[in-house]
Order: sequence, then C-alpha cells, then structure tokens
Amino acid sequence: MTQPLITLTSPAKLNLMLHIIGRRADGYHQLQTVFQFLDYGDSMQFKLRTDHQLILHDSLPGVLPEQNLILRAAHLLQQHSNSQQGAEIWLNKQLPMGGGVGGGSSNAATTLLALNQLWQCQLPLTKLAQLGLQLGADVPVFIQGQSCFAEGVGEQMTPLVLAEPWFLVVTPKVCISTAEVFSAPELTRDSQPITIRTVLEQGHRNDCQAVVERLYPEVHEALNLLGRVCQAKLTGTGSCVFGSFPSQAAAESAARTLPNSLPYFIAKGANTSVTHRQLNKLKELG
Ligand SMILES: C[C@@](CO)(OP(=O)(O)O)[C@H](O)COP(=O)(O)OP(=O)(O)OC[C@H]1O[C@@H](n2ccc(N)nc2=O)[C@H](O)[C@@H]1O
Ligand SMILES: Nc1ncnc2c1ncn2[C@@H]1O[C@H](COP(=O)(O)OP(=O)(O)O)[C@@H](O)[C@H]1O
Repeated sequence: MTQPLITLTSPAKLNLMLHIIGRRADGYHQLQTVFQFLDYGDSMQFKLRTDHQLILHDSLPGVLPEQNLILRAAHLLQQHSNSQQGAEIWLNKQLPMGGGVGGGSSNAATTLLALNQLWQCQLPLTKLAQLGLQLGADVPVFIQGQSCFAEGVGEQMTPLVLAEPWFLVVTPKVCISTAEVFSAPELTRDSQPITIRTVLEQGHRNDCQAVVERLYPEVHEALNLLGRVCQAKLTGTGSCVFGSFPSQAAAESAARTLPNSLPYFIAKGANTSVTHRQLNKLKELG
C-alpha cells in the first residue's frame, strides 16, 4: 500500500524589532521581539513508514544527520508520543543558514507539526511548542504560527495583527552563529522593557545590530546599500537584512539598485504561517 505523503512549506521569519532586556541565570538572554512570517521558505515532504525508522534523504553542508534539527525533532516526537511509526523526509533548502530567518527552527517546527498529523499523535500546539523549545528558542513561534510579540527567550507569545507588506531580504553570504553574537561583551543587554501597546511605535531597533555590523563587514555593507532605498534592518542575529515595501513591484525596483553580487529574495509578509494554512487545507480535504 502507498503511504500518505505530505508536502509543506517551512517558512522564514523576520524579527521586526529585537530588544534585549536582561539575562537569565542560565545565560540565555531575555528578549522582546516582534515576529513576522514570510510566505517563502524551504520545501519539505513527509512520507509515513509503518516501521520505526526515521530517514532524512537530504543533507546540509556542515550539519551531521544526527545534529539536523529535522531528525532531532522527529526523534523527540517519536519518544514523547511512543509512536511505533516512522517517516521518510525530504528537504529542499532555500533559506540561508545562519541568516536570522530561522530556517533550522522552522524545519524543526514543520517536522513536529507534520508528524503529529501523520502519526495521529493529536498533541495540542502548546505541547508541541514545549517540545520544540528543547530544540531551540525560535521553534515555538513556528509551532504557534501567528505573528506575535514574544518575550522571555521568545516562548511567551502574544498574537499581534501586523500589516502584511512585501519584504526585500538581502542575504549576505555569511553564516552567523547566534551563540557568538550573544556572547559579545559589548552587546546591549539592558534595554528598557516596552509594552505590547507601545511596541509598534517604540520598537524599531535590533539590539544585536551594532555587534553584528562590527563582527561582519559584509552585513554592515548590506545595511548601507539597502539603507539607500528604504529603512534597512537586521533580522535576529543576522546575517540577513530587510526593508518593507507596499508592493512586489516596489520591492523589485529597490532590488535593481543593489549590486549584482548581492543575493536577495522578495516575499510577502503573512500573519499566519503558510505551514498552518497548508495543514488546515489538508485536514479539510480529509
Ligand atoms: C536571536 C533569535 C531571535 O529570533 O534568532 P536567530 O537570529 O538565531 O534566528 C532567536 O532568539 C535565537 O533562537 P535560536 O536560533 O533557536 O537559538 P538557540 O539555538 O536556542 O540558541 C543558540 C545559543 O544562543 C544563545 N542564546 C539564544 C537565545 C537567547 N534568547 N539567548 C541566548 O543567549 C545561547 O548561547 C544559545 O546556546
Ligand atoms: N534543518 C536545518 N536547517 C538549517 N540549519 C540547521 C538545520 N539543522 C541544524 N542546523 C544548524 O543550525 C544553525 C542555524 O541555522 P538557522 O536556523 O538557519 O539560522 P538562524 O538561527 O540564524 O536563523 C545552522 O548553521 C546549522 O548548523
């Protein structure tokens, strides 16, 4: 019998602002950030196996299979749910790695969501988000699937309805380690907390930006180039920088001002993750 196959997009996120307001006893930084999803990402396929095996068909440069967040997420759900089933998984990587667009976390979340459905585990999103947090601070937002204001290490989320403009995302060819940026001595760690009511007026800064610009001249250069045509900002700990536009045509026209050597993509903002929209459609189809 042919086993069911699910195809899903594993989207990118942008941090529209990111303030660091303190540090926990375990060294993790307490953030205030606004997450927006993009209708753009990696493509993933999941096929049910009736045995217990988990097979990831595609590898990533510099990532051992057992370190890949996709297999780590699949193993975690298998253990937690006591599922006797397995899966074959395919990944078509489009998102830059170490780019601050959350590709690895998004892949982990998409895996938890897909296998929860394929294996009929029926875990609620809150439980999947708790499991996801064990894999990375950014995983819960991709499980929850709504644009939001996030606090703590990003796991305390309050949904926020944002505008859904088009974004031009410049992707400098550097892979940035989140841990490296958070360990920089000069990082701002004492921003004044703001409230969700004032976030859209007061939250335009990314506290990681100065450190990343100093450590990575390519990012500094990308911010300068994009800054000529729009307000250019860093997402997360970088390396990607972005600006927003009222239309796809306006974003394309801005992209034409960039040097040919500078890679970029253009995508629409979305208040709901495309993964959730696709899974809901699959549920409707039965
Ligand atoms: C900063 C953000 C903002 O969205 O994005 P990225 O730029 O990485 O995408 C995230 O909070 C990143 O989340 P994620 O990429 O999942 O980070 P993790 O794997 O959990 O953490 C990697 C390392 O960064 C440090 N870290 C991470 C998050 C945090 N709030 N404080 C930290 O100090 C810790 O040293 C940790 O070991
Ligand atoms: N499936 C995956 N996709 C991307 N990166 C992964 C994956 N699994 C593990 N990683 C590791 O996580 C690191 C950070 O990945 P990524 O999520 O792309 O960056 P960021 O946190 O900056 O958005 C990568 O450099 C890689 O070593």
